[in-house]
Amino acid sequence: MDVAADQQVVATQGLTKQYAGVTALDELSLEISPGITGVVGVNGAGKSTLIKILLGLLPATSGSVRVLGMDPRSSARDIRALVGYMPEHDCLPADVTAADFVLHMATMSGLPRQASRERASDVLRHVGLDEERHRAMGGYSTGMKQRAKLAQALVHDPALVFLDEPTSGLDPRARDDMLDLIARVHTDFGISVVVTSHLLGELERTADRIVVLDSGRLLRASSTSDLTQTTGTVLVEVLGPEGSDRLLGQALLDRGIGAWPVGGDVEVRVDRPEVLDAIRDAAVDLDLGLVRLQERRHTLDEVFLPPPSSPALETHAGGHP
Ligand SMILES: Nc1ncnc2c1ncn2[C@@H]1O[C@H](COP(=O)(O)OP(=O)(O)OP(=O)(O)O)[C@@H](O)[C@H]1O
Repeated sequence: MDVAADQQVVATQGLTKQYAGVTALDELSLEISPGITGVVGVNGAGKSTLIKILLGLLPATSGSVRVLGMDPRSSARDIRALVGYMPEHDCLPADVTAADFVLHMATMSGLPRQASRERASDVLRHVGLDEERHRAMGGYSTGMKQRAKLAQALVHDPALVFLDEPTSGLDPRARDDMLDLIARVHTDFGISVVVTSHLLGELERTADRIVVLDSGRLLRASSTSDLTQTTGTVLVEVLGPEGSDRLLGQALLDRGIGAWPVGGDVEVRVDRPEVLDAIRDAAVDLDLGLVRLQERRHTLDEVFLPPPSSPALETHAGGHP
């Protein structure tokens, strides 16, 4: 099924999920269009919880959800017929071959036997599992396991797939291969993709749009091209003891990243996608909460007046624009 270009594949309104003592999603309102959307956020940001609610595997505490226009509370079966899911954790039976497993998943989805065989064979070829498809999956490398998990998510020809951390545990080469594969899921099969990652910069090459979650809240949602404007800067607000902004700024300067203080926040030059990961890593290293990460736009004053100097953090790293 093709999704109309103007139909949202996912829409949530005020979505909240509370586990005992933990608010995993906090009034999350979000719209995801057809195409490839990256949902990024540090571990614990709420990505897996969001996917499980969208699939109807977990009930929300409050708020509303639509997937392909349907409500998972009343239409979980219909949604699962049209949606594929690649879980984060290893869930493959060790003593079964990928060929048998993917064929089984195709048959379970209701496809006739012959169509199941053809479709299983197509998707296994698509994910690059060739001869290995006839070996038991217990002996697979992490990369092969991820490919088998991806194949089973695609085998019933869904309109939309949720891929939860598909690059988890992969080395850089295998990660790039997986990201290329994910791009082709959309271009070759026309399937919309919602893919999560805990690395903010990782999906920049693959996703049309990026949604950033932080502590279950929406930090930002924008097209990838807006997010990665090479001359841009971001304003970072952190939560921590007095002077945390300066500590973060100094930590970024130490990593060769331009950073300077702006009224209690830190402004950071984003001249490469990895900078977003470095900000997150520096905040984690310093045990600071990341409250806000916002693209900085120049005010008219800044355009017409030279910026004020900030001696403490203006250094060799070329801090200020
Ligand atoms: N079953 C559960 N019971 C209690 N707390 C949970 C449960 N599942 C998740 N959480 C908590 O909810 C928050 C969000 O978890 P979630 O797994 O959705 O995040 P995530 O962004 O997918 O991170 P990760 O990639 O590490 O799974 C975390 O604080 C997590 O500890």
